[in-house]
Amino acid sequence: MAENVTTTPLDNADGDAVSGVEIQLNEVTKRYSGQREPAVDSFTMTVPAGNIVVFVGPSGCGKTTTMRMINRLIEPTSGKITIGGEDALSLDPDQLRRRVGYAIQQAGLFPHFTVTQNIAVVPGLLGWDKKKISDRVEEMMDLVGLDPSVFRDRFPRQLSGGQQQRVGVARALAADPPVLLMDEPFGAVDPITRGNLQDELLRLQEELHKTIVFVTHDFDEAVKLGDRIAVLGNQSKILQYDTPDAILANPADDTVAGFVGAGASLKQLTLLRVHEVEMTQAVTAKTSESVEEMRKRIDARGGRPFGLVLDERGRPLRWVHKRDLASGRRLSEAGRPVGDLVSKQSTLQDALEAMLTEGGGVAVTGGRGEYAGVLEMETVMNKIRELREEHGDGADE
Ligand SMILES: Nc1ncnc2c1ncn2[C@@H]1O[C@H](COP(=O)(O)OP(=O)(O)OP(=O)(O)O)[C@@H](O)[C@H]1O
Repeated sequence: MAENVTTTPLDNADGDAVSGVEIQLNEVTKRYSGQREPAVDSFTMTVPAGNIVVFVGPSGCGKTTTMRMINRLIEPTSGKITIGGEDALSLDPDQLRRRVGYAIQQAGLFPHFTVTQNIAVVPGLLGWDKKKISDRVEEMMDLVGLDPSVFRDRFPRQLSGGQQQRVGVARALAADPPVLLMDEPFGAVDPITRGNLQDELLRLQEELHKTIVFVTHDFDEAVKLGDRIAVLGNQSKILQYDTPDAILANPADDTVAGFVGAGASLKQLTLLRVHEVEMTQAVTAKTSESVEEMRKRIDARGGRPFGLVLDERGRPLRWVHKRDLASGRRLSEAGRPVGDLVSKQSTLQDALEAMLTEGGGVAVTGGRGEYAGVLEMETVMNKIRELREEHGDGADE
């Protein structure tokens, strides 16, 4: 077969697809010798092709053991694992290396190997020729944002933590495996670098569409990266396996709720936009109108004794209480200026923040800044409740 230097898939002989393949784990159990209880007990899960699935759970619950059984760094005691329909337990080590890349915390780089040598490890084991390996190494360094001319010959100790992690990801991707296992790959770097690495992984994934299993302790990281999140309990028991928004909206039980954390409702609010919920309409009047006119409208409505003064182009200017509407005043001076506004595109999280500064409902504007309605705190709360119920129905399927 002709040499295929940089294009993928590199494992043409087997006809692997460029993008990810489905992984199935069926009643997979791991019993470490000398342990009474299994570390992983009858774990069954399908990881959809091209998805990022994140395992979150407390220390020692079995995340790493479960993940490492996929590439057989740990041999399952019983059960079945398939990768793209093939039985992982009957693949030889070379075949597994081609199919499954592996990146770990603190990159796990070989300290006495240069960056090039580290990235070249799996291609080398697979017997690629020198030219193909060096081309691939350069390509991978570009992919993860490391300039080959600067970093090629450095040793891991000459790199920052973030750079080491990038090399770790490059190494995991070097043989273009359809599956990538990532065990707390960004666990050892500062929060800003971590955020950048997460963004880069998402960007890479848009291009590559691998099947990625990602282990973390950090629920926020799981929400950011996961197409699906598996919240695991002891012995890798699956407490919930769903999309981030479904888990946020409706944690399956108290343990999951504990993991989701106190900010769950707020996280949920970042997934929703103002235009997705109902607005109410305030009593309005323009600055050119009289206070009497405004008072009449407030009385006629018979609701809360508030109104919103709009400028001549219909943009929210001032909140007025009925008692601010003494005769002889002008509407442009009555009440207090509108503080925070939100647009229909704003997230409900933004809206809630605005409500907290406004001390109540927040005025919503359309594309040109014109008044569109008012979003009430009550509406936001109802929306969250509604979502929880919807997801509750879904979870029973
Ligand atoms: N080689 C081993 N021999 C015996 N027990 C082990 C071995 N490796 C792990 N265990 C035990 O199996 C359980 C699961 O460990 P595992 O490393 O999979 O958990 P984890 O969820 O990845 O933890 P962490 O988040 O702390 O890395 C733990 O109770 C651990 O002590």
